[in-house]
Amino acid sequence: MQNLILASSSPRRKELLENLRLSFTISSSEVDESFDPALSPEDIVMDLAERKAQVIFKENPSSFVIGSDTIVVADGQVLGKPIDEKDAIGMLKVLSGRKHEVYTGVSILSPNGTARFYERTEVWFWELTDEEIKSYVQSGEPLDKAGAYGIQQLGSMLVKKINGDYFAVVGLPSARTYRELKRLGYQLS
Ligand SMILES: Cc1cn([C@H]2C[C@H](O)[C@@H](COP(=O)(O)OP(=O)(O)OP(=O)(O)O)O2)c(=O)[nH]c1=O
Repeated sequence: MQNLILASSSPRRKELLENLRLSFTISSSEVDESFDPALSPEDIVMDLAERKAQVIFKENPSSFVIGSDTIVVADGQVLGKPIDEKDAIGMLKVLSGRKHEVYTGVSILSPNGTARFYERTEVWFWELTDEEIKSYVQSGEPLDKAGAYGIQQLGSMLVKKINGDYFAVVGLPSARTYRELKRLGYQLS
């Protein structure tokens, strides 16, 4: 019996994997999420996704383990999760009225080999007033999310259009993940 483990504490990633009707368990551990800002965005998300998957794979070498990481990049500036409300306000001001990119890296480790890939999605925000930013931050939604917004919830009101994989913005490029699991020989029901 093949075992699938999602190496993540993100409720969004859990939901996206559940959509694929796969049975899996969740096991996440504290991974140091600091990164070298000189790295390219794709290297940052791939490196972090790999670190998250490695920790769990080391303990479960006969399982298929999925690690993932998401960052927002605006004009070369990397935005992770805000540290507090003030930081969230600053990030949303940067994103207001312009385009940014969301990078999500995925690392799948398994006894049959590995799959590593990332998705880059372009997102355009409406111009936001200070009042709109303040009230959105007060909703509490931005604090555990890269770039200080969640496209799938109240943050949907900030978004004008996107180009690329919507699900990668939410935290996991699910279709590609499904395909890579299949390629690695994971038995999909
Ligand atoms: C841009 C964006 C990010 N996010 C979330 C996805 C991720 O959960 C989070 C980015 O932080 P991550 O560090 O990628 O993930 P995490 O800390 O939540 O979970 P783990 O490391 O245990 O896997 O931001 C949204 O939910 N919606 C969005 O629109």
